[in-house]
Amino acid sequence: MEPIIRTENLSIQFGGHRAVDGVNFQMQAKHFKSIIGPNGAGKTTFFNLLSGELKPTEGEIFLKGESLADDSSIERTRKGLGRSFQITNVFPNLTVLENVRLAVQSREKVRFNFYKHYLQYKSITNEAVEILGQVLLDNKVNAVASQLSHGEKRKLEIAMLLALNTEILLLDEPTAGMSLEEVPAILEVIRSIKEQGDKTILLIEHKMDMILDLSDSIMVLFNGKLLADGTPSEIMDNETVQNAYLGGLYDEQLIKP
Ligand SMILES: Nc1ncnc2c1ncn2[C@@H]1O[C@H](COP(=O)(O)OP(=O)(O)OP(=O)(O)O)[C@@H](O)[C@H]1O
Repeated sequence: MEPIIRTENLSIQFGGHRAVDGVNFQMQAKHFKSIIGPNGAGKTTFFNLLSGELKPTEGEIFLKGESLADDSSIERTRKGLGRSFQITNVFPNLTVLENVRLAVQSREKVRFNFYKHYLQYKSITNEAVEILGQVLLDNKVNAVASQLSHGEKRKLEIAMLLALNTEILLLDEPTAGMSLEEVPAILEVIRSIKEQGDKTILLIEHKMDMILDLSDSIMVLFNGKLLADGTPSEIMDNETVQNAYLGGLYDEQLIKP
């Protein structure tokens, strides 16, 4: 079966440093893959290449067999490759609901016109409310975005990504900067998206327990290179991965030996 997304020799060079170096990767539709690797391994740069924020020095990305070389970030989103909004894309003075409604609206390209689009406007609101339920923000619908806790802001980012309704979701460290108490809620949100079964999800995370809980497969980046790609147990048992990365994690006590 044709992978939904694949890369061929994907590389980018910053000065003398190859941050992503000849990566050949592929994913089948509806698969859940996590990307791990030490700080500076190239994970976020790899996402930036997939989403179109960076152009590769070499190599290509194919979505359903079609090269994305000439497509901007917006075009890639339109074609089904969605990346979680950073909080900078959120309007801080609008409510949570208004932010998600705008994201749904941007997908639908509907401009609000009270008479003509009343029914459409209502259905957009209903969809936004439903998405907020899915990310466990239904109790914050009318809160102003800037007043949310860090964890709630990350949920809002996921809600805005879901509003775009892309087939592929790129989630870049959704638990970054969260307190330990906030992590289980995000895990639950991501698990519920996975369990709905219609999305292909690529997740960058450092929290190994979360990765092992969610992933169908794990790929390991190290110095920009794809070191390994396999099932969670294959990756955990992989000696090269142990030496290059997991050993360091044990030291940091991020996972239990
Ligand atoms: N725009 C840029 N210009 C120059 N160097 C860059 C740029 N973006 C990333 N790099 C370098 O590329 C390397 C990979 O960075 P990247 O942020 O992708 O790593 P990462 O695996 O996501 O790390 P972390 O886990 O800390 O987020 C780093 O050495 C970084 O300094």
